[in-house]
Amino acid sequence: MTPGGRVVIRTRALTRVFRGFRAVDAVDLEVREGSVHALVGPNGAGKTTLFNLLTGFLAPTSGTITVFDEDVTGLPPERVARRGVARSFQITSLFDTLTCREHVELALQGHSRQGFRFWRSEKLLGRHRARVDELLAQVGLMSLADKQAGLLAYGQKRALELALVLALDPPVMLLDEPTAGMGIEDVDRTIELVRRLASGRTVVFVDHNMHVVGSLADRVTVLQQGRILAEGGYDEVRQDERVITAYLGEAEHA
Ligand SMILES: Nc1ncnc2c1ncn2[C@@H]1O[C@H](COP(=O)(O)OP(=O)(O)OP(=O)(O)O)[C@@H](O)[C@H]1O
Repeated sequence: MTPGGRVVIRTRALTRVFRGFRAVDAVDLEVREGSVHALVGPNGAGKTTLFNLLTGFLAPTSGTITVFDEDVTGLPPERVARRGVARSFQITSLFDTLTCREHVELALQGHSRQGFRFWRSEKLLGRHRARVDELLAQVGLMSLADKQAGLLAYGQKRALELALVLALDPPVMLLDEPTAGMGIEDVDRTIELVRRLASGRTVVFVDHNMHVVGSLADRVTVLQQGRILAEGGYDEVRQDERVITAYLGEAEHA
């Protein structure tokens, strides 16, 4: 689908300064409804900082962020999430001794505002069962539903993270390096998975793997030194001289 929809996330002159250093510098970003939008750029370009700003994990030094035309600048993550923007959990937030099923139960309960007062009754746990099964099946973990997260392979843990963000059923899903550290098979499986999950949603993701970006993104924003260097379709930005130079520069310094 070529997204021509309304703007879901808009930033204006978004800036974050760390002790005088402008990690994100006057960024005007527009993410369109229904798009899969990649944020790329060399190391230190400001991708993670921008991602954290968009999800409320960091407050901007200046500039604004709107979600569906509502100002969310400076709101904490849970309030940004309530406006429909949810990010993927990190593996570090998985509990080794809880099973896949229990993780998804927790995410669903948190979302349905029962808070995390979990394990209150069997009845409560059972209530989400059908939805839990559906989510686990969606990410290919149904056969591992009762396995403890600590015993999962790396790619399976990343799939569980996706199930947790899906449990929130967010219209806008932000994925932080969904294929980081994966072998080629897991990468290809994750591409397929994200493609399916993106249907009917807007997805913003950060990834270093250009195969992933080229396979998934219908819009790419290239950052360099906190600023937008180029923006467009994958083929367009890939051939952009400034982008090539930025990446070559990185390779030379590697
Ligand atoms: N909390 C912080 N305090 C000080 N400087 C920071 C902080 N967070 C990020 N920076 C600096 O801001 C710049 C951008 O960092 P950021 O992590 O956003 O880049 P990135 O594009 O995500 O890089 P990478 O691809 O390596 O993850 C870097 O120079 C980094 O050192």
